[in-house]
Formats: sequence, structure tokens, C-alpha cells
Amino acid sequence: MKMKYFTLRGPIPGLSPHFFFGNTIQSGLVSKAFSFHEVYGKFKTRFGDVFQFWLGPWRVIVVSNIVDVQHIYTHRNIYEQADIEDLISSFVGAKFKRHASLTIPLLRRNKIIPNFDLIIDCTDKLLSQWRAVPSNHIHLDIPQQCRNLLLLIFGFLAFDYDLKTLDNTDNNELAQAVKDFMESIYPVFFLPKFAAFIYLRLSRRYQRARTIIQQYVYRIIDHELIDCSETTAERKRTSLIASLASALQDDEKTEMAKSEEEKKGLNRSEVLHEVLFFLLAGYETTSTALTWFIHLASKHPRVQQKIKAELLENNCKEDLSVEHLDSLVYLDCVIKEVLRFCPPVNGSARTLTMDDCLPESGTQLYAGDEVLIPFMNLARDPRYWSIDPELFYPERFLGEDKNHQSHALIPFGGGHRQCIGQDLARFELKVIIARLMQHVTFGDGGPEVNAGGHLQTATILPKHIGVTIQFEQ
Ligand code: HEM
Repeated sequence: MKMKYFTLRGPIPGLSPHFFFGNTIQSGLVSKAFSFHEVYGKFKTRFGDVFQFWLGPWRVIVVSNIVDVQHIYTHRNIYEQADIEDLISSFVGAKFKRHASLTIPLLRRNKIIPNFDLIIDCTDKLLSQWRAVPSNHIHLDIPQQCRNLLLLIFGFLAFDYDLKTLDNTDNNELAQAVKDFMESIYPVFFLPKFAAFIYLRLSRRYQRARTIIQQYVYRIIDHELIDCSETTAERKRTSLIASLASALQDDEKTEMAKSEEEKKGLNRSEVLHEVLFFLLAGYETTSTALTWFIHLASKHPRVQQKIKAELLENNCKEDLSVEHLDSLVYLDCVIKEVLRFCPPVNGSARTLTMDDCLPESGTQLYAGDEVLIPFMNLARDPRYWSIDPELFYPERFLGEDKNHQSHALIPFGGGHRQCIGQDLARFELKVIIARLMQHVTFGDGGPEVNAGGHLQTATILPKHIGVTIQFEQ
């Protein structure tokens, strides 16, 4: 017997959902046969630009045409951030404004650039690991290696702490806790909120990981608070925690009692939430983008040769500096193309605060409805691209697709809740890829091991990736 709650609602087309699992089994998401990108693509072909999709008992209305997407992102009073993140920390309304006013400045370009040498040093560590391996070896663990690199960088940026993820040691308590936290949180994305809440309360792995991270964060905060002002000022330039700790209120109890509008800084648990949220939002997404780059580069030697030629033309055969980076225009196009060809995140969700009608499709929506914007559907839609969007072709951004519709390429989401870490992500990717391309060439490990495809985890990774790594003579 089907419950009314789990049936298609209204005139919006879609596939009749199963009890509790919605469309997740029918579409091959549960078996991991397909990723969200692939599933939303197939549903679009079958049902058109607007369809309903049941993520378990959670119903979303997926919208894939530019005009409606633009409407959603620009009407922030109607389309508020969906509350899926609530379980970690709640960031809507006045609370979002307070947090944003403290965190957005931390991720501005002037804060990011001082991390240039740090990113180079971490990348060099990975290169020296690769150097020790024979050049005909096929690396099948690129996703893990990219995670190790990005986690090492995150440890320094967020905690000013060496997580030693590239040291071949398994005994770093914080690094293990961070990995456990990321892996144990994954089911939350598929569960209804109440079930996710219970799951997180019962998951010993999650609770243990969170407790360890909390202990480290609080210890670092204490350290920050007794540190002498000169070193703190210096560290605030680059360390996220040092900057967040400076927003701590002296009298936390009085501060907590204030109304949201009156509050100014953060309390301890909010600093922890910010760090966890940065971790969740910032580390795996960037490492997935790097993994896609390596896979796509191995399939397109021409693209690697052009990046190397650009490095040479700009006198960066061996040296690399922040000043050099700005002249690497082709590399920017490659990064854009990687994020277009396979966005690490499947889409962004919004909840309606009042009834509304979408202008292009004429779809009637109601307060409380959730809409989802599927990035891949837009990025691969031939209506919005001059050069075949199924081609991996970075040059498109220098020519025919230079002035593409802005909402056709939104790997970082859009509107007032778009990714606040995008400058950092682009900077990390550019520095890492430039450094890698100075030293190595990725080779295709063969059709079986390097077959691509999609693996749905918290992000969307290449399912089969196997590359050789050849060092420059
Ligand atoms: C390639 C790397 C990254 C990708 C693809 C990515 C993608 C996204 C997307 C799609 C969203 C949701 C936007 C929306 O709802 O419209 C988001 C939000 C967010 N991202 Fe990123 N992100 C990346 C890197 C980072 C980094 C490095 C950080 C910071 C350390 C970060 C921090 C955040 C935060 C805090 C939010 C929530 C913003 C809000 O709720 O207002 N992200 N990101």
C-alpha cells in the first residue's frame, strides 16, 4: 500500500516513488550504479526541464532551465537556503548574516594569497612521494592521494596544524578523526532530517570523531587566547581558527542570552561549527576537482602540453610566484572546464518561503517546497553552449563560449548563498596544478583502469581512474 506522502504530487512530472526510498532505488543511486549528475540528466531527457525527484522521503523539484534558475537565485526573499545543513549548524536568516559577516572576510583574496608557499610546500611533498615510484606504475589511488594533499593544506589553513597526511603514518589522531567525520556524515544526505538526526546521535564513529575535533579546536582556541598579541596578529593573517577565535565574545553567557539581532561575535561551539562546516564544504570538494583534473589531463595530453607551454612562456619552468599565476590564462580555462565538465557537487537546494510561479516553465510552487538546481544539466545543455558541451575543451572559454550564459556554469552555486570558499578553491587548484605541471605528465593507464564514469560519494568522483606519472627529465 502506498502512503499519500510518497506519491507524486501535483502536475509536475516525475517517477512514482517507492515507500521511504523515493526514487533512489529506481534510479540506481542506492546501488551506486549512477551518480546524481547521471540520474538528473536521464530524468531531464524523460520528463523535461522541471520534474520532481524523491530523495528518499524528501521531495525536490528539479529545475534545469536558465531563466527559472536565474529567477530562483535572484529572489532570495522567496528562495531561502534549504536547511539540510541544520544538522551540523543552522545558517539561515539573521544568524546567517552574523556568521557570514565574520567568515566571508576570512576567505577573501588578501587572506588567501599568503598561503601560496604553504600550498607549494604541500604539493612538493606529494611530488616527492610520486618520485619514489617507478614511472610505469599505474596509480589507482589518485582520489585518496588528492584527499591527503587537500587535507594536509586544510589542516594548516584551519588549525595551523600538521595533519601529516602525506607522511605515511596512520597514527595522527586529528587526521583520522577528520576522515571519520567526513565518511560517517555521508548517509545524512540521503536521509530525512529526523532519521539523519537519530543516525548522527547513534553513530559512534561520528560522535567520536566530532569529540576529538572538538577537543582539538577548543584547545587551539585556548592557546590563541593566551598567546601574545604579536604572534596572534601574525597567525590571524592565515589561520582560520585564529581569526575565528578573535571573534569570541568575552562573556559568552551574556552573549548567548541576547537576541540574534543583538549578537555580534561567536561562541565556542559556533567556532567549532564553522570549522566543521568548512571541512565538510571545502576539503573534499576541492580534492575531487583535482582528481577530475588528473583524470581528464591523462586523457588529453594536448591540454597538458598547452599548460606546460604557457608555464614556459611565462618563465615558470621551475620558479612559480603569485605574480606568475595571473598570467596563466589557459590554466584558468582548464580549471573552469574541469568544473564544468564534472562539477564536484550535484546541485544546490532552496526552500520556498512563500508561493511562487517560475517564469519560464510556468511551474506553480508552494511555500515549503524544495527546489534543486542540477549543475550538470545546465553545464551540458547544448542550448547554452556554442561548442558541443559533451567535449572537454578548455579553449571554449577563449573563443565561442567566452561569453556563455553565467548560470550555465555554476559549480559553486548561485545567488546570496553561493560558495564562500570559491576563491580559495580556485587559488588552491591553480597553484597545485601549475606546480604539478612543472614537474610531471599524467599518462592514461589504459581503457580498463582509467575508464572514468561517476562514483557518487559526498561529491562525484571519477569511478575508474588509473594514471601513470612521468617526471620531466
Ligand atoms: C572546488 C571546490 C568547491 C566546490 C565545487 C564548492 C561548491 C559549493 C556549493 C555548490 C555550495 C552551495 C552553494 C549554493 O547553495 O548555491 C557551497 C557552499 C559553501 N562552500 Fe563551497 N565549494 C568548494 C570549495 C569550498 C571551500 C574551499 C570552502 C571553504 C573552506 C567552501 C566553503 C563553503 C561554505 C561555507 C558554503 C556555504 C555557504 C552558505 O551556506 O551560504 N567551499 N560550495
